[in-house]
Amino acid sequence: MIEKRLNQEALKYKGYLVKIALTSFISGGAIIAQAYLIAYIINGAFLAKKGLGELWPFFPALFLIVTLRFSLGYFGEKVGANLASKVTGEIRNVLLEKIAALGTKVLLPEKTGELLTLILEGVESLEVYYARYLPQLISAGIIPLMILVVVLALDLISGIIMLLTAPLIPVFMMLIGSFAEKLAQKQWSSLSRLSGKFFELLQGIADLKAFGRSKEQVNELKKSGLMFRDATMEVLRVAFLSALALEVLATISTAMVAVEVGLRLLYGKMEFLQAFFVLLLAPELYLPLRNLGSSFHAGRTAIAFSQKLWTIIEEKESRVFLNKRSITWDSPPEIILKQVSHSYIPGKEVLKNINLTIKPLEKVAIVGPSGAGKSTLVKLLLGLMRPAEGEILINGVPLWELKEKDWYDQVGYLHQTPFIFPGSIAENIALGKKGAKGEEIKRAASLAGAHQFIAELPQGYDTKVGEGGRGLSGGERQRIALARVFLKDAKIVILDEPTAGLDAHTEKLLEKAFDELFQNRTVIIIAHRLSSLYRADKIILIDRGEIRGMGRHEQLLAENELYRQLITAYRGEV
Ligand SMILES: Nc1ncnc2c1ncn2[C@@H]1O[C@H](COP(=O)(O)OP(=O)(O)OP(=O)(O)O)[C@@H](O)[C@H]1O
Repeated sequence: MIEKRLNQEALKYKGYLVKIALTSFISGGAIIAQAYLIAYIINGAFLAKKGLGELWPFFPALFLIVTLRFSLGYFGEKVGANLASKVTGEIRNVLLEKIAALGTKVLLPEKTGELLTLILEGVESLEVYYARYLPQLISAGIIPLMILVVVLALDLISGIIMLLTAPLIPVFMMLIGSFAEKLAQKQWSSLSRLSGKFFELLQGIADLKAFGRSKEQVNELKKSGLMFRDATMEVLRVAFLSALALEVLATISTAMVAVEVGLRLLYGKMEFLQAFFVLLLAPELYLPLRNLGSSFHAGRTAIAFSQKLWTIIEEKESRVFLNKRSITWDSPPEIILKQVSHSYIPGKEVLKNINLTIKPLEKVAIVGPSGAGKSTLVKLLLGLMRPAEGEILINGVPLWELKEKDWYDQVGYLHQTPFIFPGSIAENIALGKKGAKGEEIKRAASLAGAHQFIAELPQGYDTKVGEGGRGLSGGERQRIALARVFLKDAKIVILDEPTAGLDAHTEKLLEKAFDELFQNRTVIIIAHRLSSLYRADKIILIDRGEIRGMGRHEQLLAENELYRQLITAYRGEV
């Protein structure tokens, strides 16, 4: 089943497969011609007593054929390697696109380390399948058949022996196939467990150390390493044993032909030329089958390793956007949420019947206790997921009918733990706008209150930062991410305010930046600060997935007990 799927991928590159088949066909011809020429020269020189003058034209012909044969071998390998890099490149792209489309759905059940192993090792193992296993499978289907036809035509007895013994090799491979695949699957699961554990250890090293648990984790890692070693040894053992068995099978089969031909030659029942020709062809018949046997395990491993790959590639994605309508706005659109409900787990609603209108340029603050559903609401508004029920209308058009790109061109988003990728600070800010120039980047950084600290760094905007913003403080990361939002200059800005960890000075800088950001845009903000609540045109109070109050700060303060409690808590914190 998986094998069929793997071959379907290769069929997309029929040109390469045809080249491999043609190469095998010409190789088959060259093998037969080479065997015949050798047999003819030897027979001529020793039995037919032909002189050098008569035989010499056959030597350059033999040389040409041997050269052709080796060139074809090289060419075949090159075509196989090209096919492998094309198919695996395509599979890698499809997989990455799928993971991007599935988003959290795939990342939640899969641990990141395991996913990485799948993308790197899983796809890598397919290289062997396409570069070696598949070409050898094609050769093994063509060359032995060509030789068999020639031998059958020339000498029926030898032909019948070959016809009976040659299929033993593929039959043997098929017999151990499923067993080898099971072992390879075991090896794969222990490898992904090992890399998953390794990744977790790296990610959580600070916490593990602080809680004195790093040793335990290292021991766990060692255990996983040993399990992987054992699984690999088991695979290798079967691979070596079966390769040996195949060699023995091929040798015995060749010997059977040799003995039978030898006896007939001895009793004068066969011509030397014919006998020697058949004898030279016998090992050539088994050679492609033996080659297939040696790459057979690599092929089975690839099949086992790629199983998980296909489950991800074939997983149904629930795309949020239908990409039906192309829309541009000169001014921010009106956003309406109509009876929106959402649940992550069936039966457990985290948002219930939300009705809400956000007018163009309105500043809307969302507040509520922890776990109320604020982030869920923001994710729905962003179009990261589709609500289980209800509709989100953008200027009257359902959000999911829009083209995904059009929507994200209009929306700026800043959350609590923005992604900072390894690269320069300038590159990180430029994520907000394709092809942004130095001056624009600086202006955005100034608006975000980040210019000063960046300018003070030894390499300024060219300073390299590590993965996840290593080398930057929490406040600095926030301001770099905010600079991205300024650079994008989107009509709608969605913010999840940073909750903690910022000193008074950074807070002030961010406050000023937010003041600037609030101009001329629709702003939706998960507010954790009183100042954001004071500024909001409309505050939406959410508790346990329901709207429990809506209005300006003073109004809610006067009317709403839950809001008063929240504000008291905020004041305590501030
Ligand atoms: N991916 C998920 N799968 C299952 N349940 C989830 C998921 N994300 C959130 N929840 C649950 O949904 C509810 C609302 O979560 P949400 O993150 O929207 O709350 P919040 O108001 O933003 O909380 P906080 O202020 O603490 O960030 C919570 O009970 C949470 O446990």
